[in-house]
Amino acid sequence: MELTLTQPDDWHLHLRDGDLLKAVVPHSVSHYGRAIVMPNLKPPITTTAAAVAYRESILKALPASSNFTPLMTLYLTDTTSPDEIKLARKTGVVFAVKLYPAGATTNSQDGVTDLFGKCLHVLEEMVEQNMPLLVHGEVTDPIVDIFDREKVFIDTILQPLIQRLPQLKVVMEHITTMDAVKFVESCKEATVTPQHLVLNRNALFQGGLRPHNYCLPVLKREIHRQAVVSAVTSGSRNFFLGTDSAPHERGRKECACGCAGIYNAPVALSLYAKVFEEMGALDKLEAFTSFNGPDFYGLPRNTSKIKLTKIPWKVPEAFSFSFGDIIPMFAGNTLEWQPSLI
Ligand SMILES: NC(=O)N[C@@H](CC(=O)O)C(=O)O
Ligand SMILES: [Zn+2]
Ligand SMILES: [Zn+2]
Repeated sequence: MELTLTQPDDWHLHLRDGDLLKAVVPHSVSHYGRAIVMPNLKPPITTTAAAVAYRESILKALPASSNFTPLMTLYLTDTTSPDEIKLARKTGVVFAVKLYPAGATTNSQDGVTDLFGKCLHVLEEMVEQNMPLLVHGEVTDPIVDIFDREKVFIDTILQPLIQRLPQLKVVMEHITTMDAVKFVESCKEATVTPQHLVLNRNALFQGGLRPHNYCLPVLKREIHRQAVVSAVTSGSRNFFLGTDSAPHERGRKECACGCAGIYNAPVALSLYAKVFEEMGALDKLEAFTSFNGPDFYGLPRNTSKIKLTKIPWKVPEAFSFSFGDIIPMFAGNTLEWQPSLI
């Protein structure tokens, strides 16, 4: 069996920098035409000038024949100015601004401490410039149970935000709960990762602690997974592909306090296809992978194609580099649906 799709884009991707960038970029480039590149480097990409420089270093790291287009983002802080948004829009290389609540996830320590208190003027300017806000939607209050952090974020931050600025374009990134599905269906957009479609929280503890299944927002109960699967396979245009592929060197995952992030770039398309196939919804796959994202961002759909062939293939146990190993999601497992660019 074979499927031909318009080439997909990845609307949520961590490419990192330096050696890690060089190591992982070929995996994304071999499947996707464009990607929204996350700005949570150390130090974070908080200015247009930094985004332009980061874009140059990504372009330099691309394989020679690649047409891959990185779409850059700015990391919102308490001190981001409305002028920075104007500048970002003017240069044409910045496509969104990313909200990390301070302390919510990997490299979020410089993120926002008080969205309504510190960022309202910037958000108003984003409405003016039609600049989307991409949201890591979890509260950081340690008193809130980690499995409830997405729902509490919707109730206490997102709902008030859209009431105050209904025209602001908002993408709720990597959604994990039925609460997020309801919110998105009522008014906004979301990206969905492969892990939140195929795994529930049992995968964190299967036979022992599984650091390579640990990401944020953390995997949830099966009923939530099912709600997210139903939403994306329903054909709704509010949901689009965003892998959240987030590589960390093996030692930073397999240790006493392991980093959050799943490296899924090599397996994501196979897993999305599996989910749509299992739901009898392969006819809806292409809109999710290749149409809804560019339509939301006001960009043309890709013109080249990708082929997905239903033959078993084995995911490598590890990818090894001079600086160490990166362990992919489902390392050593056999998957079906093998992607190849036409
Ligand atoms: N998803 C993750 O668990 N980690 C991401 C950050 C993020 O997207 O929250 C990372 O940069 O490693
Ligand atoms: Zn995130
Ligand atoms: Zn991410």
